Amino acid sequence: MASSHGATDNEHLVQSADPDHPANLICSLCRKFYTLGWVTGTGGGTSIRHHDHIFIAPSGVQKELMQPTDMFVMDFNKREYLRKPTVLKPSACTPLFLAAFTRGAGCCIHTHSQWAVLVTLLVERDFGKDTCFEIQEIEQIKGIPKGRGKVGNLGYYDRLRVPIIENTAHEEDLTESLEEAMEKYPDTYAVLVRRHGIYVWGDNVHKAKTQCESLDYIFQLAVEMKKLGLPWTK
Ligand SMILES: CSCCC(=O)C(=O)COP(=O)(O)O
Ligand SMILES: [Zn+2]
Repeated sequence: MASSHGATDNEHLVQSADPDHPANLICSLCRKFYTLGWVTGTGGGTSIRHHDHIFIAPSGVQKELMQPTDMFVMDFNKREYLRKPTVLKPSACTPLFLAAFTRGAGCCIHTHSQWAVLVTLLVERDFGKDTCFEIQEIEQIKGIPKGRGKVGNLGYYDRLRVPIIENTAHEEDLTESLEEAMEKYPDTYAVLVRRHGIYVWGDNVHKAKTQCESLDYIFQLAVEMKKLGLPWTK
């Protein structure tokens, strides 16, 4: 059955009075992220896994104006859409979000933050080698977990490493190199995309959001440190 919105059935999957329902959360998070410059001009986005349901925003829309009924819902195991608003396409970031969910994430955030983009421009590409942003002895590093399956967060004297992959003409073509970076850096909860932005994931929405905030803070600081000629590592 089609609704006035142009959606197929299963509207009940995205309609709830609970502000913590994934369809409501994606909309409220993206409104917040818009004010931070993370999802402006339709770029960036957020996806949430709730049990075996993946909630995905539409592609090419103003992310701060989305409504819960705009959301796609995918069955994670079957990789089939349970809900597909007919007038919209699912986010081009979907295969990248799925890569994070396959590794146990409950939420994945993609931002086009200028701090993330600038950091990728300040780390030289070393052909034939992995490229990665590294920083240490910054208090906010404590906002980042040690790694999947490890207890607790990084300590002040630990080194934060965030791999950087090269951008591609189409978002979905980033999937292979994102997955490679996830394999090479099994402790990472984020991958930077040169000249594009960052993917950050977490065990749940709260962790993905606070990790993304910590990283953005660190990237801004790193850019300012570089301008002052201060080193990122000892
Ligand atoms: C100006 S946005 C270009 C596409 C992009 O990088 C992005 O993150 C948005 O993709 P979506 O399909 O979710 O709109
Ligand atoms: Zn993007």
